[in-house]
Amino acid sequence: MITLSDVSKIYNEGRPNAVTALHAVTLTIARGGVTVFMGPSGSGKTTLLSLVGCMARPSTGRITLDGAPVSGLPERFLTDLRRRHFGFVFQRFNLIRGLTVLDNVMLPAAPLGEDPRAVQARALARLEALGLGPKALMPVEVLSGGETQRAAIARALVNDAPVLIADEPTANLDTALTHRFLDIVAALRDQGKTVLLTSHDPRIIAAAPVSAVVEMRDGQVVEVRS
Ligand SMILES: Nc1ncnc2c1ncn2[C@@H]1O[C@H](COP(=O)(O)OP(=O)(O)OP(=O)(O)O)[C@@H](O)[C@H]1O
Repeated sequence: MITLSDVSKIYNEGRPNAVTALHAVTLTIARGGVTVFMGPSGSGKTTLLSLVGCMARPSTGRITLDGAPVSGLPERFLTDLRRRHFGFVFQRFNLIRGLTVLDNVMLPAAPLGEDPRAVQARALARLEALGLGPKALMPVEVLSGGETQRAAIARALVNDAPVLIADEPTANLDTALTHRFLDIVAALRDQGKTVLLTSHDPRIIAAAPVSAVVEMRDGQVVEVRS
């Protein structure tokens, strides 16, 4: 279980351009489920997921992961937790130009010291599952927008982390690929993984594998449906 208690996040705190992105959010996220965060642009969805994924710390409040507080951990523990516990699909994908698709997908495994052949086999399996097998050895800059997004999803899945966090993962995908993504999400849920998504996409919000929908507005959670 992931819990947030009274979590606030203020960017540029104490400066004239301070922004309160999250305001006293208290929320429990079940493990082994698929939770979608929805809400208008700027309502704090990305900020909330970046705090849960240990990419940033809350300004105030407490976050726990399976009962253990994470918000106050020193940076080196946070980094390790982030690598082992979370796979990320960023809104801007953040693939590295000049590297092949396969090398990009293998990248998050590099700091973990695993046998590169095992990592490569897993990376190729993820790419195949997302229809990108034939592009594995191409540089990422030749991919289309939708293909880039799928490569980013494959990269997020490569470490077999227990939690997948994806920010608007289907924004550029057509219906067939959105269904393929949802099949992957359903398979991850069946494996007991936790999936956290932000989405404006009604196809995602209404999809069968989704177990909870959290609606946000102005940095607050206004409704949780499960
Ligand atoms: N690094 C930052 N520095 C300053 N302000 C930020 C930063 N990141 C986000 N914000 C602000 O915090 C608020 C919440 O942003 P956030 O990206 O969490 O919203 P969102 O709901 O994910 O939006 P979108 O749907 O457009 O991605 C916004 O007002 C945004 O401008």
